[in-house]
Amino acid sequence: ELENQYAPSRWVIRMGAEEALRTYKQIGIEATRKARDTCRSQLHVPYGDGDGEKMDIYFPDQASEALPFFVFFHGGYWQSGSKDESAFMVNPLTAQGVAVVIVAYDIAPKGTLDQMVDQVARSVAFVEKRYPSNKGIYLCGHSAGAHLAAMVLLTNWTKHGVTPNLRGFFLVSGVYDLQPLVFTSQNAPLLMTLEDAQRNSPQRHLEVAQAQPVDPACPVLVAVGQHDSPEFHRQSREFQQALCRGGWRASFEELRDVDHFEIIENLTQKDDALTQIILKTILQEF
Ligand SMILES: N[C@@H](CC(=O)c1ccccc1NC=O)C(=O)O
Repeated sequence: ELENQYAPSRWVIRMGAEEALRTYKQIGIEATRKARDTCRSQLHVPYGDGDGEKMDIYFPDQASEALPFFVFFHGGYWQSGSKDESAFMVNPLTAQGVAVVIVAYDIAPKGTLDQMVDQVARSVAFVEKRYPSNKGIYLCGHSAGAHLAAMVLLTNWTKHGVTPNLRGFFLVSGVYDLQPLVFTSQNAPLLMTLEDAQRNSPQRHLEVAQAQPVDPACPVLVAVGQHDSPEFHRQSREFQQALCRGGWRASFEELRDVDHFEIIENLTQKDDALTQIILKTILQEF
């Protein structure tokens, strides 16, 4: 039962599981090609010394560094996906004056959960240091990437030498308690122990530590697709509730008529519901 609940592609109803994964990858590759062809960009910018510590930065037409930055962590259960097929939202966001950063991190088996969590936090600190006049950094993650974004939300920035100007979070179809995954086949390349899973579970951090938000006005959207599995719904609801108890301005959104993959594929469209929520949040704060 856990195996089924944590296999997102099995919950897709518009096509078979394999085809859903193929389609998602294709749309990501095509959106990335289009973004690189049409936008001013800086590709493969190193944010650390590791080979895998690279980011792609896509800019709006106006030449300014005083921009809002939207930083995206891709999904793929910490073992698949890459920045080179994840630039879904670049065209609709840059068209509205938002810079978009797509972050690469070392997926398993090369990277461990602890390393990935550290890498994505460093990627955000890097954006802050490179663009100190930014008009806000907005973090978005999908699935495993939403988990990473949630870990960044709870980061203690002391050792990073900078407190990023985080102004909003969009956590899309994520998992926030990793314990159930230890018992599924998804854990084969990850080799997570129960202890690793606990240490890297934002749900647990919130329940035990009550990490206070740096800025209590910073909005956090926890979104899930209507056709995501019941376990994904439960995880999203419980995380949003824990955030609220911890003093965060967190809201929950179930997006209608979309599954685990469409929820991100549709970010290529400017009139998509989630694209509109993201733009409204960024442009009204900005
Ligand atoms: N093997 C997984 C693949 C998967 O979960 C996935 C694929 C692409 C982007 C995000 C995903 N899920 C979480 O990170 C599945 O059965 O759906």
